[in-house]
Amino acid sequence: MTPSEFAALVGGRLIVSCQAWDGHPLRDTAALTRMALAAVEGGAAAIRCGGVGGTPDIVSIRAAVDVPVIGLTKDGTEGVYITPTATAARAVVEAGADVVAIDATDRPRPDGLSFADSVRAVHDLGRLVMADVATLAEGVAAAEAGADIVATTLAGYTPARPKTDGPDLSLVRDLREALPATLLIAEGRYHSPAHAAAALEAGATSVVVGTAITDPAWITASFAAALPRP
Ligand SMILES: CC(=O)N[C@H](C=O)[C@@H](O)[C@H](O)[C@H](O)COP(=O)(O)O
Repeated sequence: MTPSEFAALVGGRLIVSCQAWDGHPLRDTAALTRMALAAVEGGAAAIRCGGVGGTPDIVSIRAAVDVPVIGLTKDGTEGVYITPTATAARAVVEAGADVVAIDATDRPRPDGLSFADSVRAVHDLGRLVMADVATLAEGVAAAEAGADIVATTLAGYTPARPKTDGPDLSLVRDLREALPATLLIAEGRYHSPAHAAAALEAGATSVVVGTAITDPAWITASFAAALPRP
């Protein structure tokens, strides 16, 4: 798939992230695959998956859905943990992802290689790279390093930028201004349909929603919190 073919499929549309942390009741490949099928039925233009469960989720979801799959693996929760090495990036491709999501922050990587090395590893295998960044500078650097897609996934999750209450729309606006022709995906704390629409208004090509759609524990807690205890 070329970047423009991917853009044609997801442009102006919703991407759903189907992941669950270790210990979460839904941390189960079969459960997350059903979640992905339900998301596609609801109109998801692509699925982002892999995460803590790693490549088995990607294999299973790739076989079940007929939309592009953005794959990743997660190794821990500190520092660079989203597809942190070139080896992990190759494994995500082998699992069947069309696009590999990779941490593109400026922090040191566990394999001592650069983000550009991971980009090369994925491009050599004929797939696209989605650069998960936290700042404007990282987004610009990721595009220069060859990323096909820049995403705001890590905004607020590194010391570089405060964690906004809802989505970090100002980073979307700044990235769009700096990178007018780049595929730009808004991701991170988009918790309502209005947030998703605001992402596109801010200049995003597409928007990823995870927790607010695929985490029933989080959804239940938000309802429960609204009720006064006797
Ligand atoms: C920071 C980090 O590790 N983000 C992860 C990236 O894959 C996922 O845990 C998020 O759920 C995903 O980005 C979607 O975001 P939200 O769940 O806020 O809609």
